[in-house]
Amino acid sequence: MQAHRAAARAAGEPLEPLKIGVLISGSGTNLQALIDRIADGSLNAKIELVVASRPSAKGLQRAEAAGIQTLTLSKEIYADPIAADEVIAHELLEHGVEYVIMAGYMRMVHAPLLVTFPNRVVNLHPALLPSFTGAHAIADAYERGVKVTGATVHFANAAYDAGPIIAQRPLAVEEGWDIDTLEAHIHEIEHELYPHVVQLLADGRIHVRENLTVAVQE
Ligand SMILES: Nc1nc2c(c(=O)[nH]1)N[C@@H](CN(C=O)c1ccc(C(=O)N[C@@H](CCC(=O)O)C(=O)O)cc1)CN2
Ligand SMILES: NCC(=O)N[C@@H]1O[C@H](COP(=O)([O-])[O-])[C@@H](O)[C@H]1O
Repeated sequence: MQAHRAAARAAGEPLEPLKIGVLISGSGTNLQALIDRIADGSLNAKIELVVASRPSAKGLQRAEAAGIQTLTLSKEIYADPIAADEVIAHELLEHGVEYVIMAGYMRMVHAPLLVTFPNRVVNLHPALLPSFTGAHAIADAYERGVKVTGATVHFANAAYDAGPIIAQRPLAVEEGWDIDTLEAHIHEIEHELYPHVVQLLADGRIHVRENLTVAVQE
């Protein structure tokens, strides 16, 4: 997929918008950043489907306001996580999705998604991996008293937060910040970093090497 886009770019051919599916569980501010960058013409992508792991995800309202189709899963379906991912993978394929963009999606993704979308499931993490993995990275970093933190975008593999790193942005933590201030600054860099990485994917500028590190042609 990336090679095809890289070749088209090199040949000076216009690139089709990258068709993405966005997986959420919460407020959806990163989804909103993608919506806004697409709307202002600075991101060559189309959000074909938003999948929410819970009906309470506020990001659903953002998707509906932008006229984007949504799929909402209840916690019952996750009792069988493989079956849940089979449903999600089927719907994403039905909608022509090329890349799966996780933005605050708080469920593990399994083989039905990882095999259907090899090196095409992407995740955003609010720390500089491999530091501070898990669902509570910001709180853990704050409590540790870190002086530098940041955000990471990586491909997902079968484990949490362990896939090939695509991009990172550092953030210097200032004296006197409370955890809410730290979180707000992390979100600020995420809202710039994630759309930037999706544009790199749209341009075919990302290549996963044999050793599972990532080459990025900025
Ligand atoms: N196969 C993968 N699935 C997911 C990945 C991944 O890297 N590989 N990333 C996560 C997102 N994530 C960090 O970026 C993350 C989300 C949740 C957890 C976690 O420990 N979850 C708890 C439940 C937490 C809750 O429901 O509040 C758990 O699974 O017990 C860790 C990391 C998305 N999926
Ligand atoms: N381990 C995964 C994780 O913590 N992801 C984090 O969830 C937030 C989602 O915010 P949003 O719903 O406002 O986009 C983001 O900060 C993202 O890095």
